[in-house]
Amino acid sequence: METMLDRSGDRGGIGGAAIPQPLLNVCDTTLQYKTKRQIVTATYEVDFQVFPADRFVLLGPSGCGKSTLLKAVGGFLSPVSGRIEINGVAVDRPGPDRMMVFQEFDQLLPWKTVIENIEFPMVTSHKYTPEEARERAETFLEKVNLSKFRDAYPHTLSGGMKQRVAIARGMAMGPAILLMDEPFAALDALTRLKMQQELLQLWDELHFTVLFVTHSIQEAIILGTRILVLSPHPGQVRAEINAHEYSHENQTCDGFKALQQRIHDMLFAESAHIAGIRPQKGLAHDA
Ligand SMILES: Nc1ncnc2c1ncn2[C@@H]1O[C@H](COP(=O)(O)OP(=O)(O)OP(=O)(O)O)[C@@H](O)[C@H]1O
Repeated sequence: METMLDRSGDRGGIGGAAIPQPLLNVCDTTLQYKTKRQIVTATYEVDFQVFPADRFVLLGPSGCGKSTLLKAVGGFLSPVSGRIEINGVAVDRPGPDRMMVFQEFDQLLPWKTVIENIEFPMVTSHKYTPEEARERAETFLEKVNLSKFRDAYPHTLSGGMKQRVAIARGMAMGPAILLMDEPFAALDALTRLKMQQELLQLWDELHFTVLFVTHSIQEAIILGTRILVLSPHPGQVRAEINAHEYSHENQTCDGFKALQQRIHDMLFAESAHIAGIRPQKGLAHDA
């Protein structure tokens, strides 16, 4: 196991400064699946904190437990040890304070229009009145530039547009944290780039908190303010890295490339250690 732990993204506590309260506290969390045949340990004693307005990225090879961590934060899976808290309160079930956006395009209800899809969770959760829900749905539809498609049905939209509706639906709920599980992985390169830009633009406007899963090093650096690098299965924290200063605009600069290489080496050194010298499958070094 790697011994160096880069926590360069850690906050506060230096020189006696107060450490702010994390919005999300994942504390020594071990997550397992128990099947009839075996117990699969997905993550082992994973520890990280997400603060308000962080764009926090979970990065690691296929099978290291990124989606499982997101599910646990979403309240769909309980830790076998450790704890997960939102604003100091233990997570023990799903709730409207944590909205998920998945990779699958077909996460929208096909029998509802775009505007109805966005309204649906606001109304069914009783967090907003129908009038408030309609108003918020219109506002967020505007933000993702889809007002013209408010009465369209999902099957008439492109993949990127469906994804934007899903993001608008998540954001409109006013969650404490948006959970995004490789939301752009299935998109073509150009749409993916546009979606990344749109997410960053939205963030500039609203400063929401997002926990984002990816296995693309480049995407992690562009989208993340902080990146948690996980080791291969079972996922353990390999490093936590600050990526505040990087974006699409400076991805050709030396600092960006050096960070990309550093993360790459970190992950590939681990996989080489485990599987000879073959690169780890499922990890994109998309230079
Ligand atoms: N429902 C399940 N039952 C049993 N094992 C599971 C289940 N879901 C995931 N696993 C196992 O848990 C481990 C972590 O899976 P997870 O999907 O969280 O990884 P991941 O890092 O998100 O992978 P990917 O990048 O491929 O989506 C893997 O070994 C996987 O096989």
